[in-house]
Amino acid sequence: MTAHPDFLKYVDKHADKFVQRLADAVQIKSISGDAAYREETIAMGHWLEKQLKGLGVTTALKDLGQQTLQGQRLDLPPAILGKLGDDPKKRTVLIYGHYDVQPALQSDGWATDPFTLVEKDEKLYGRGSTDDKGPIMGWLNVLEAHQAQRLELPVNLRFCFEGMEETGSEGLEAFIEKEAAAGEWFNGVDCVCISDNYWLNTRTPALTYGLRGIAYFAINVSGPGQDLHSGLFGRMVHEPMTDLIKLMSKLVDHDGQILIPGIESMVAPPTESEIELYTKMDYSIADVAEAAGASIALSDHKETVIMGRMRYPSLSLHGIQGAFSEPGGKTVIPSKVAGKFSIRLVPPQTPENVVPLVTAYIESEFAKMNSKNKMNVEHSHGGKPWVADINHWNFEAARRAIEAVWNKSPDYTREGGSIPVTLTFAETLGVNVLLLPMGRSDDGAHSTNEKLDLSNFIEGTKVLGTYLYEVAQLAREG
Ligand SMILES: C[C@H](N)C(=O)N[C@@H](Cc1c[nH]cn1)C(=O)O
Ligand SMILES: [Zn+2]
Ligand SMILES: [Zn+2]
Repeated sequence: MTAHPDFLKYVDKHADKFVQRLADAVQIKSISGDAAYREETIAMGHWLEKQLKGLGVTTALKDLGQQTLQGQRLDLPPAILGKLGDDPKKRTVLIYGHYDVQPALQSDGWATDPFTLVEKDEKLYGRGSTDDKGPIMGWLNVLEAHQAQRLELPVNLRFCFEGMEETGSEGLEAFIEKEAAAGEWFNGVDCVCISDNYWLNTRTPALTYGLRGIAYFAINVSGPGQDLHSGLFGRMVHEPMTDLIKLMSKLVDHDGQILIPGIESMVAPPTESEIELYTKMDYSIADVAEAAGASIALSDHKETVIMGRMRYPSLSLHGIQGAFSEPGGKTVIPSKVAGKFSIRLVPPQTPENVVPLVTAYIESEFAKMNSKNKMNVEHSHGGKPWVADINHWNFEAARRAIEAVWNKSPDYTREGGSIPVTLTFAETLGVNVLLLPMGRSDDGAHSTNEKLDLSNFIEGTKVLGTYLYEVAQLAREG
């Protein structure tokens, strides 16, 4: 069943209005990882709930409890649940998205204010444009096109939007398990669709059937009672930063090999037929350069590079809290530093089997240093990897939708990023979960000048709507 032609026409005709809706969403600084923006993150949740209500969705704001962040006790942003349609003859699709974003400062290198959506050369620049406000607005656009023209939706819809995804989805897993057991909002869900990742390149739409998990860590090193003058104390005392840098340098090699014993060896080598899948992908080393903004791929071998993202674990060093990082030269010995890093996990790795290996290794390396500083390893958040069955009708519906809108077959990809709730939905509801990305590989999610191409927003909205029609059609086909 192709999408209703009036739905598709409405999307083209109202593109400007849809862009304005995205601009309104981007303007709200819903940075979940910064206590200073917690009120705005919660305000974003309320804004989104109001939008859904206006589009005929029955909604509820669900309290997820509290957290301690930057020394403050804070309310967690609410989960938003929604329900539209209860026709037993129709399939029920659950849509997930997150309304929080990563931090962004213009001084990080943005060409324009990150929280003002700017349209330039058919691209929409702004924090959250692709991750994940654009895709959420895409769903709202689908609802509006149907409501405004009194078109019947082909499926029942359920929504679950959260405001903590960028900092580990705190409180969400337990909440979903509780709601699923209560049998109200998630009752009768037949499949889940998540639009929160990206095409593999800038040309070919993708369908994603795997995600890496994540284990996030901080190595805390402290010693002096306060910051010290390096002229007065240099070479007299154990320096926390020196210990930390040494520890961090022992985690990963320059070629990406993880140096923590037992981590790499957990993963089975790829089979010949699996490597063939990567060979067939519409991907090249030039695509890495385009998305990364420089020719810095770890290898010239396409399969090696793509496997580095899709089927091997990776360890990235993110930053050092407490270190001097301003312009100019300050001759300080910082008294307390925290080195942040994370490991992206692939099956059979889980935070449960990886965290003890990481902790024991760092503790033993620190012991070898005979430092009088104090060190501890903190595991802040994590999520398991996920792989889905692409032969399911949920993937088939999305494939047909992509072919109808983009006139192209999708790439089937595994994503290097993490969306821990994916596995929670798959395991708790026992249904197939599909990742249907809207944006392209060069969107710069989490980075400066994040953007969503206008065509991805508008055609992407059509894909989301068409997918619902294809889900209905496949139900009829049995
Ligand atoms: C893929 C998704 N859009 C995303 O960016 N997820 C984040 C989740 C996360 C985990 N810890 C902090 N953020 C990611 O993969 O980094
Ligand atoms: Zn996201
Ligand atoms: Zn993100």
